[in-house]
Amino acid sequence: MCAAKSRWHTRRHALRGASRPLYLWHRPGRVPWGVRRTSLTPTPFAPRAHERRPGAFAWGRPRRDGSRRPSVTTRNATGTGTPATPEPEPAAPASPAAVPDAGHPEAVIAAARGRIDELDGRIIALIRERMAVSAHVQRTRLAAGGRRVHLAREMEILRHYREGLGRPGTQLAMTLLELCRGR
Ligand SMILES: O=C(O)C(=O)C[C@]1(C(=O)O)C=C[C@@H](O)C=C1
Repeated sequence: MCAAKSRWHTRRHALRGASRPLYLWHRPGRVPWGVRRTSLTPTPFAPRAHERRPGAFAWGRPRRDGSRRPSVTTRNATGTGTPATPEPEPAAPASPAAVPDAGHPEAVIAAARGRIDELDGRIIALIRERMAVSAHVQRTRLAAGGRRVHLAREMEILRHYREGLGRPGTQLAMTLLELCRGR
């Protein structure tokens, strides 16, 4: 079995018509005696970071109206399944030529990674620019006798990111604010 993955969706079970997938759940190296514990479970578990992205875990058979179970990112605190925040659609690539989708998987992945690196470079440059503008605002406010932190404005920013990116957007905004005004 593949050591890199800690969970597998059992396709055979899914094909037999199970209402949701079973996972072979692996906990590598977590036990002191070094044995992997493995179990097959349909139980929902705490999602990992990559599983909390919008759209993750929309598993299960489609309902009669064609909809699916809401993903973990949209279930509210009471677990009633009512979406808490509408999930934004991921932005489409700027142009199909920028991210080719045909050819050898290695070539497609290498090209897409090049594009991701380029985007990350631009994101970092934008964050640095934001930090400079934010520092300017803070210096101006401090010089006028105000405080470095403006909580009402921070709430606006958190809401903006949450509306744009869903719940993980809040975390991203908090990280940005920390970069801009310190802890
Ligand atoms: O908008 C402001 O008043 C700022 O000082 C900028 C900023 C930000 O980086 O967005 C930084 C600190 C404040 O607590 C709120 C927001």
